[in-house]
Amino acid sequence: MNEQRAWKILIVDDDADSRASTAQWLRRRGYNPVTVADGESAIERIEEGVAVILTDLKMPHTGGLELLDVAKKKAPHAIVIVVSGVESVDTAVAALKAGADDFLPKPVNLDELTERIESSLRRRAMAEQIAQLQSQLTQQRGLDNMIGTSAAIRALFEKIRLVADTKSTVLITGESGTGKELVARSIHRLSRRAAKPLIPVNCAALPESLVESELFGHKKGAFTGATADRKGLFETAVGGTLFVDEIGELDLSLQAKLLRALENRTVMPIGGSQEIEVDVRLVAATNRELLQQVQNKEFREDLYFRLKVVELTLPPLRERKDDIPLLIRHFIDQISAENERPVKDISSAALEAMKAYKWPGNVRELRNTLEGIIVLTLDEIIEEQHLPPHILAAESAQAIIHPGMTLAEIEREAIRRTLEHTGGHRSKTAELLGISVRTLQRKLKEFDMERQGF
Ligand SMILES: Nc1ncnc2c1ncn2[C@@H]1O[C@H](COP(=O)(O)OP(=O)(O)OP(=O)(O)O)[C@@H](O)[C@H]1O
Repeated sequence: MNEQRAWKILIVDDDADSRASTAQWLRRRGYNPVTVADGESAIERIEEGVAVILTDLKMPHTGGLELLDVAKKKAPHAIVIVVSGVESVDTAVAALKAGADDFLPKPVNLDELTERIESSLRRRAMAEQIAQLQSQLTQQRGLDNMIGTSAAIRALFEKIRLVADTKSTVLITGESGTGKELVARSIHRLSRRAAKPLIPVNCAALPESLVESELFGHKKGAFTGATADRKGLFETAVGGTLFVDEIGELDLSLQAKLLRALENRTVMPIGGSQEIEVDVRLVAATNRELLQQVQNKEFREDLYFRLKVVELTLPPLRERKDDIPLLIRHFIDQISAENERPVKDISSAALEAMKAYKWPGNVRELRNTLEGIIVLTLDEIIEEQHLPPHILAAESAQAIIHPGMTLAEIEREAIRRTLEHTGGHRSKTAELLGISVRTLQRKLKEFDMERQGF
């Protein structure tokens, strides 16, 4: 407790004797007491790194409750212990409700006071530790179910937090399987709209003819088959968020209609005659180059600029390999639990192979690959032999060549691997490498490989 003993304690008491004796007592116990006679003077000193405020409740002018109020704002980490006589028990209760940490009746028993100070400090230290652990955990887990610790993904989490509670339309870009839908869900869940629905619509999954009526609704008789009025997804999402996935697939006439809906905050159902007001936040996603589509006149420029006010880009998994171990761990736990499989971990060799692979299908491919492995095994650890051949092949290709190698090293490695492959057969090796046996022998000598048993 030595560390705590140096802590500053602000004693606020209009009784000079009681002030002095409390201060002397605490000083003897190694604390650093500072005394003031009234609330105003206390407020002046409150930001001087005070650990504990010990205050009388009844004081002329600024009373203990007002001081508590200021302390909560200006020194939120300080512990506030209020002291009051029996006649003001009600006020003491009010102080505790207003956030005071503890209460002591007058006359103050100084042993009791020391004990309360120490236990409050211990509680505070514990709370701080817990908060720190929690923040470490959320940092690791990221947002919702989004996992990632790479600098790129942490920067993205930060942007999601910033943008979530605004009204802005958000455009999420990134290759397929990078987690765009998860980002849309996080934005919704962190927004004030969280209690209302998030309605996803995938423009690529619906036939073009249906997208319009899905989004904007239709009136009975608007077209063959429209046997009743039908609400569109915009209306269903009122108060919430509409997530338009693959927006690059939307045809030009619907892009115009969508832009109008965004600008006017109204929609017109097919066959309808009256605009309907819709308070909806739009989050759109695409894995296509929208700008390229704009240049090709496939996507409206005005809609593009309306959408990209806030653009969040998800980097491909191959550009944030630091996330791979954490994602693997997360998916192993998830998939093993879902399928009642014993898989608990991955060997470091298998992990290296997974990191070397390029993951063109990004996180989705990683998850699917792990699922394929986990459901087919009764082992506890995923080893290299469990991995599909294309992933192992990527590792061996990468093992031969990596940036920083000299040409000589690359040659040597190619010879070594080919010799291994042919079981040391020199003429076959030379043939595979496209060189003569004489050249191979010269190179073996040059690279000092003969002595090493090649
Ligand atoms: N950071 C992440 N943490 C955990 N799971 C993730 C993460 N990113 C993606 N996933 C998982 O990967 C899969 C694909 O993610 P999602 O559907 O969000 O990708 P997408 O970019 O919207 O793909 P598409 O463009 O094909 O629609 C989902 O199962 C999702 O849960």
